[in-house]
Amino acid sequence: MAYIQNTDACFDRGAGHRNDWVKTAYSKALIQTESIAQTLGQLMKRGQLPILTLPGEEEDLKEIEQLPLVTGDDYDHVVVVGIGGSSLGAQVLASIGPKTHPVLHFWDTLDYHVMAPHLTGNNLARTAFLLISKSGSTPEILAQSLLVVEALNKFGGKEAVSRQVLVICEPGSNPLGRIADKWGIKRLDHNPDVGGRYSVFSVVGALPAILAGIDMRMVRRGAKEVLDNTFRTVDAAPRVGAALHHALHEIAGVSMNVMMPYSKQLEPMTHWFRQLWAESIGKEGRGTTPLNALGPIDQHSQLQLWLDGPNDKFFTLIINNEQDTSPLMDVGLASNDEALDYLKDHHISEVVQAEASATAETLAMRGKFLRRMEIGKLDERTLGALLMHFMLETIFACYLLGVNPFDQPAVEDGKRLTKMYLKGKA
Ligand SMILES: O=P(O)(O)OC[C@H]1O[C@H](O)[C@H](O)[C@@H](O)[C@@H]1O
Repeated sequence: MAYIQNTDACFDRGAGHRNDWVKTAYSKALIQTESIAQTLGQLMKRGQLPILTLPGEEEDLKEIEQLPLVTGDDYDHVVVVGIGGSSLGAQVLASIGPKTHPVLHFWDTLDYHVMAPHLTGNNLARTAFLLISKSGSTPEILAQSLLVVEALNKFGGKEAVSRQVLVICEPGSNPLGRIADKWGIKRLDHNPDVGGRYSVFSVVGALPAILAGIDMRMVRRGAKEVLDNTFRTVDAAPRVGAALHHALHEIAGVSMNVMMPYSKQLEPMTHWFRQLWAESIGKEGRGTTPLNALGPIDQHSQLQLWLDGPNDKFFTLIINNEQDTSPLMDVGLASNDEALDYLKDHHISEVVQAEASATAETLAMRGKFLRRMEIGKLDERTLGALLMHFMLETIFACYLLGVNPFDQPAVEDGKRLTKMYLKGKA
């Protein structure tokens, strides 16, 4: 497996803690994951869960790889216009992409000062735009798409619009699709059965990732290893994680789910996971709140509360054990100051790893609920494995709680009101 999960600290929290309660509740939840796995397996067999069959496919990748945007060298910049599930997964994959040309930009903001540099000036001729919206009706994306079409039309007419823009949305009629049809923009289909926040392995994540130089086959391979293992083994990591989280929520008052990688490259994953978890589990008055953090930065920000505040959190520390290529630290540069001796002859990654282990131990010593996820190398296979892990863990956790992991009914009200405000009818 591309990562190792260690949950020992949740079960052995020292004298004075109700370790046996945790163990009993956890074992019960873990047994329940068996019937959930069976249900998911049946849905997969009936082709009703493409998010879980995608990792085993390849044909769609071949099509993506043949797109002129991928094969050509026409652009210095590619702007990915999408929000939520139509952007966050791609950002996770692109974060480890080795390619620096074309430069990828993610417009998951409506701040005009972020967008303006791409819409005006000399860059426009060498900038492609990838407009992504599953529904094709998200107000933010439609507003941005209109700006893109306007800028390109001014610069090179319909020909520039159809050449420099690509749309990903559901097939059939929807507002973004209609813009594409009107301007002769190529449309790629977003599978209607793949929910946005679960779409990272589909074209939505794959196209930007391939532009960033990511090997999507390896991403899917890592994902498939986790997937297959989860259906084969009761104590597979995603099932253990979901059962443990559920048990802690039920009997130990855990109400927050903290993800803290010790790797800047994994920071986008905390944002991706925040949406995945929040929209999947927060329903009908139930759910736990995702909290994203980054090590070691948040040791100097949130750690005090975590150690000394309420014991209401489940911590996931993701530790990258890879050694970087930084030079060994030369403490002689600081006039042989003894206070720096502990840094002597270490790489910078060793400092980070030491801090991660120290945080894990400090949390455990205080009786906090903590798991460690250790990776040996942050590459495509590992990233695919982690993404699949957290997708499955989320799905299992939702079923354990009795909520539907795949819908998000409550947010629709806000979208409806936004449109009414803009029409002046609210
Ligand atoms: O891809 P789109 O249809 O534009 O949706 C983008 C986002 O919109 C909403 O906020 C949904 O709650 C999200 O789940 C979704 O990812």
